[in-house]
Formats: sequence, C-alpha cells, structure tokens
Amino acid sequence: MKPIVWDKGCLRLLDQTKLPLEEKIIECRDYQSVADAIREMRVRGAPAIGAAAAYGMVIGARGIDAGDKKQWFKELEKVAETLKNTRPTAVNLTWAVDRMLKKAEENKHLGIRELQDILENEAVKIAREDVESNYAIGRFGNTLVPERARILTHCNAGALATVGYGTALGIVRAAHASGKDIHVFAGETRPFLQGARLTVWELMKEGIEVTLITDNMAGYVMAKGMVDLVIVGADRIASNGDVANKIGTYSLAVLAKENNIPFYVAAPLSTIDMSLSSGEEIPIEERAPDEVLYIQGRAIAPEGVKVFNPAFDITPNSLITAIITDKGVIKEPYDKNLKALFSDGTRGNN
Ligand SMILES: CSC[C@H]1O[C@H](OP(=O)(O)O)[C@H](O)[C@@H]1O
Repeated sequence: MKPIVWDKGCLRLLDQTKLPLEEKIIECRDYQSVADAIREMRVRGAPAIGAAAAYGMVIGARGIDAGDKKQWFKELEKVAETLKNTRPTAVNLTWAVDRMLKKAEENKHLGIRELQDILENEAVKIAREDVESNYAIGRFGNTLVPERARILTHCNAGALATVGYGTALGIVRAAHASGKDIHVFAGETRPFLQGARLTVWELMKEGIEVTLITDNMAGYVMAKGMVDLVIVGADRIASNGDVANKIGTYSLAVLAKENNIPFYVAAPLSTIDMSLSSGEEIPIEERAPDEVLYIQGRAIAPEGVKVFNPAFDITPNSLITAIITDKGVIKEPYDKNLKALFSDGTRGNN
C-alpha cells in the first residue's frame, strides 16, 4: 500500500483517519491542503509527513505568483513555515522542509521555472531515499530477529508511517520474507489507535501473523514470556540516544527492561537530531481532547471532563537495547556512536 503518491503536481494521500474501514484517497493540489492533512493526521508517521511536506513545498513553489525572484523566495519561506508548524515532534518534517529550502537557496541563480523543477526532483529523491532507508533498516534489523520471534510493536511504524515498507514493520517484513517464524503482538495505541487500525491492517494484508492487544496488556504478555523482543519507531532521536516516540513507548521500555526483553528502536538517519543533547529538548505535541474523549465519534467519557493528550513521550537511552538505522545497528554509548554515524558527512539532522 502506498500512503503517498505524487502524480504530476497532485499529491494523493491514503486518508489514514478512515482506515481500516475505508480506503479513501484525498488529492492535495495546494500546499495548505497538504498542511491540513498532516495536522489532521490523514497522513502521519515521521518519515511520511516529511515526504508529504516536501511535496507540499513543490506544490507551494509552483503556486507562487511573484513579480520577482526575491518575492518568490519570500513566499516560499511562508509555505515552509506553514508546513513546519503543522506538528512539532517529528524532526523529519523540519528536516525535509529545510532540505527543500536549502536546495532552492543553492540554485537561486537559476530561473523560477528551473527552481520549481529542481524542487520537484528533490522531493522525489527524499521519497525514494526513505524507501531505500527502510529496506536497509529491515536488513540490519533482521540480523537481530531470532528464527522464531514474537515481536511486540507499538503505534504504526510501517508502510503507512513512511513512503513505503516501514521502519519497525520493515524489520518485521524483512524477517518474515527471510522465512522466519514471526508473530506480532500489535498494541492498539490509544487514543489514535494506530496499532489497532493501521498496523493490524498492514500485517493482515500481507499474511503476517498478528494479535491485537490493548495497551494495558503489554505488561502481562511480557511477564508471561510471550514476547521475545519489542521494536518501535521514532519521531525524533536526540544526540545521546534518547527517543521521542508515540505516547506509551516509555512504558513499554520500562516493562521490557523489567522483563529482560530486548527493546529496539528503528529509525532512518533523518529522524536523528544531532542538534539536541538529550530528549528533554524534544518538543512534545499535545493534541485535541476529543481524540481521547471519542472513539469513531462516540463519547466514552462524561462531557466536560478535563483531558491531557500528549501524543509522544521520551524513552531514555538507558532503556534502549539498540537503535537500528539505515546505516547500521547503533548501541551504547549512543552519544559517541551516533556522532560517529554522522562523522562522514552523512545526511541527517546534524
Ligand atoms: C516510522 S515513524 C512512525 C512514528 O510516528 C508515529 O506518530 P504519529 O502516528 O503521531 O505520526 C509514531 O510515533 C510512530 O512510531
């Protein structure tokens, strides 16, 4: 399944708020509708929103009606700000938009039409690189998966969270494809239910064994010896290896430590933010109370109750067994080993 399809100036998105009951495609022909889709999580997942924002920059750039190039660049900055302000936690969003701006800046000597074409090529490159990264993560991660593995996942870090194949689910796919006996326990992931609605949908489509559990069952299955490893995605990783990921990830990491179960984080280099010294600096998005108060439009709590809805939490590096990237498996000491990862000028948020 492709959550993002670029079709000659139109960005087609699989509306993930409708899954699994409906496979609805929305067509974005202006950058504001791309921003709306990201903000409303119709497209979601750190790498996916980065790629969507890159295409939003292309659509925005082609829609600018500026008298001269200076004005054109000013308008492009406004497009960038709109897209960057949609969601604060996933660094891929900022990384992708800034990469597009940098590309335009590097070629500002060219005409506007050429700049627009260059930006389109760059967005296509970002999307292609993401899929390549996910296959690499799958290959590296598969080396850590035993022949028979019961894998607990959280949220959705699959094809739907990326341009294709997935990060955490990319490892599941690679292990399954290599003939290993894989069974996934998918945590439902309240309140947006990415696990129940998206991860289960993805895995069942491909015939990969999956069992849905509620978030509060994770401790039980781990304590009962029903889980061999935990693999999650990430939205932003600080230079010391602290990880921001979907709310509930930290709880799973503590439970995994308590039960001596390996806890892996799968992420491309575009999710690593080397400008941050620790997870304390990662902004945590707070989302609307209605996401907690309603399921499919039906109230599940008395009207008027106060709600706290942080969409992410921080898992300290001490609870992480390894970070599986598209450049290899990174273990502690994370500050030293992540720095070495970027020392050869590799792309990423350094
Ligand atoms: C492949 S990274 C996916 C990452 O993004 C998700 O967040 P959201 O659904 O709010 O965009 C979640 O944290 C996943 O681990």
